[in-house]
Amino acid sequence: MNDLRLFERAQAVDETKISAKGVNVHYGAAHALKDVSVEIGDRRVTAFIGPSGCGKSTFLRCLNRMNDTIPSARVTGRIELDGQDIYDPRVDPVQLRAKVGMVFQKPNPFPKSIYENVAYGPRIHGLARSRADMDAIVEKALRRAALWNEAKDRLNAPGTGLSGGQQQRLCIARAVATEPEVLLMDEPCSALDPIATAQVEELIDELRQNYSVVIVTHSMQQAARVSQRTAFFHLGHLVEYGETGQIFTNPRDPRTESYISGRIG
Ligand SMILES: Nc1ncnc2c1ncn2[C@@H]1O[C@H](COP(=O)(O)OP(=O)(O)OP(=O)(O)O)[C@@H](O)[C@H]1O
Repeated sequence: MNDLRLFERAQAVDETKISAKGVNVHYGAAHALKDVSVEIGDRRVTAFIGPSGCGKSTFLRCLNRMNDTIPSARVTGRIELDGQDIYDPRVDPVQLRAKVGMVFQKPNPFPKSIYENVAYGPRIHGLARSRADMDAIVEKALRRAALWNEAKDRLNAPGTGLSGGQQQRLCIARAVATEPEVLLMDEPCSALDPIATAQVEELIDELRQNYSVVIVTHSMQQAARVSQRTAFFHLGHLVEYGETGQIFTNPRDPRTESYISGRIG
């Protein structure tokens, strides 16, 4: 690769994918997220950390308008994906969620076959013109989620019959099958054993070659292992955001320091 191409690639890595400005979330009268502004980079992993109830999941759900599904939630401020306001009334939340996919804490496969779990999204978004197209999409997604070898001989078996770690990888395959640009992961390893956790972490590292990944995690070790940027939340505020190494070794805010040294949380 010549110097110019390397330079272009370095620039691409630094691009902002999501930009949030002055985001507030209320649940009824409760003010859960307070004036959060952040720029999330493309092709990197961003970790959200902080004590229970500090607003990590609330903010994550703002990024693909999942809070729209909670009647008491009211979101204000501005969130842009590639410079486009995602809360613009002309934006279809279903289309948005195909671009900004989500993996939840508890693996939640549909009560359908492994194949159908992965094919569901591409089918509703009309991504396959033929059965052969769909077969190729399903295979590619299962390979990306590192599940193909374990699943290829049982594609018609129920997804719910897989082990917990396999189910979570199936949910990741389902999320990547629609070719999202951003993948939001809300504590994706909390129900997994250490081996399955290691597999999912390896996968996250691979996914960042193509996607912007945002992960909420309670494990500081996990944040340190998988992310390049870390955001620390406390009582609804985004207290500190920076390079993961800096946040863990040289935090600037005393609240971050207290949290990473185990004094709050
Ligand atoms: N659906 C909801 N309705 C009302 N209040 C909510 C709802 N979801 C979250 N909250 C409140 O908003 C605040 C932030 O919660 P959130 O789940 O975003 O925190 P979190 O940092 O992700 O916590 P945890 O680490 O425990 O998952 C909390 O006070 C919580 O009780």
